[in-house]
Amino acid sequence: MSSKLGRLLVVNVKRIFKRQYHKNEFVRVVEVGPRDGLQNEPVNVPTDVKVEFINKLSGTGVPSVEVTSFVSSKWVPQMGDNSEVYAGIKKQANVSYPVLIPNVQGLESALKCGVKEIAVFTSASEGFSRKNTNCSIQESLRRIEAVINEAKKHNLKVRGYVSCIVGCPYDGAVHPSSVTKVTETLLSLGCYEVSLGDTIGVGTKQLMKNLMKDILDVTAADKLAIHCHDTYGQALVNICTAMDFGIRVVDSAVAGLGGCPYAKGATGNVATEDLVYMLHGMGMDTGIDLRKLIEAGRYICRHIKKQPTSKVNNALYSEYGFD
Ligand SMILES: CC(C)(COP(=O)([O-])OP(=O)([O-])OC[C@H]1O[C@@H](n2cnc3c(N)ncnc32)[C@H](O)[C@@H]1OP(=O)([O-])[O-])[C@@H](O)C(=O)NCCC(=O)NCCSC(=O)C[C@@](C)(O)CC(=O)[O-]
Repeated sequence: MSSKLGRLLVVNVKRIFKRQYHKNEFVRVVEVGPRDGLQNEPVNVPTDVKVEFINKLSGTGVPSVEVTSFVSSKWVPQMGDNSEVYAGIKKQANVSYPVLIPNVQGLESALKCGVKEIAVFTSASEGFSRKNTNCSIQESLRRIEAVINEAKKHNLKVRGYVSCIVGCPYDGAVHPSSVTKVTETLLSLGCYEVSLGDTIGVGTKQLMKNLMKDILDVTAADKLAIHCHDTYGQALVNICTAMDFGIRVVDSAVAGLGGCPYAKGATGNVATEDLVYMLHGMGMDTGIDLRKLIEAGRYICRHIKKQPTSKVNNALYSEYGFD
C-alpha cells in the first residue's frame, strides 16, 4: 500500500470514529445569556438582577457562564456595569466565569476585578469586524495578540471567538477558508479553544458541513466550539452537524436571549433549554438540571418583559408551571 493511500485511510478512519456519539458522553455547554443575551437588550437590566440571574445559572450545573464584557460602554451601554456584575456574583468553584475583552484597556479593567478567564473576539468578514470593533480583521488580531500577551502574564485562560462563520450582514457569504485562517491564528496566539459564531444564523447543514471539512483539515475538533444564533431556525441542526464532526463544546443562551448590536436582524442564540433537551435526548451528559435552567430563563424574562423563545421552556412551563 502506498504511503499516500495509508494516510488517507487513517484520516477517514479518524473521521468515522469522530462521528460516533458515546452514551453519557459529556458536552460542555457555555452559557452566554448574561453577555450575548443581554448586550442588545433595550430594557435597562439592573445590576442586581444580572447578578441574581448569573447566580441562578451557576446553580444549574452549567460549567461555564460568560458574565459580561469589558467593551466601551459608548458602544454597548448594557454592559457598562461590568465590574459591579463581576464583583457581585457568587463564584462557584466548579464554574468558569469568562468575560469578553476587545483590547488591552478592557483587559486592564477586568484584571482589577480578578477575572480568571477572558474571551477575545474577531470576525471572518471585514465588514463585520469594522462595524463591531471599528478596525480591520488584521488590526483586531494585533489587538488580540497584545491582550493575550498581557493575559499570559496573569495566567488567564483565553477563549477565542470568530464571528460570521458562514455569512456576514455587510459582506454576504463567507468562505470557509477565511474562517479557518482566522481560527488558526487565534489558536497560534494562545487561545485554548475557538468558538465559531454563526452571528446572523444563516447557516444550513450543508454550509456547516463545508466549513467543518475545511477547518478540521488543519484544526482538531477538541479545539473548537460552536455558537449558533437561531435567526433562521437552523441552530440545532447546525449544532448537530458540528457535533457529527466531533465538536463537543456548544454555546447557548437561556430563553434564547440575544443578538449582536452590530449585526442587524440577528435574533437570539440557540436556547440553552432546547440544546440541553436535545443533548439529553441523544443520551449525552451536560451536568445541567433542566428544571433549574427553565427557572433561570423565566426569572430573566420576567425582568426584561419578554416571553422565552425557547420551545422547551414554554412547553414544560405550560405543562408543569414550575417556577
Ligand atoms: C473595540 C472598541 C472599544 C473600539 O472602539 P473605538 O471607538 O475605535 O476605540 P478607541 O480606542 O478609539 O477609544 C474610544 C473611546 O472608547 C474608550 N474605550 C476603548 N476601549 C474601551 C474598553 N475596553 N472599555 C471601556 N472604554 C473603552 C476609550 O477610552 C475612548 O474613550 P473617550 O476618550 O472617547 O472617552 C469598540 O468598538 C467596542 O467596544 N466594540 C465592542 C462591540 C461589542 O461589544 N460587540 C458585541 C460583542 S461581539 C459579539 O456579540 C459576537 C459574538 C462574540 O457573540 C460571537 C458571534 O455571535 O458571532
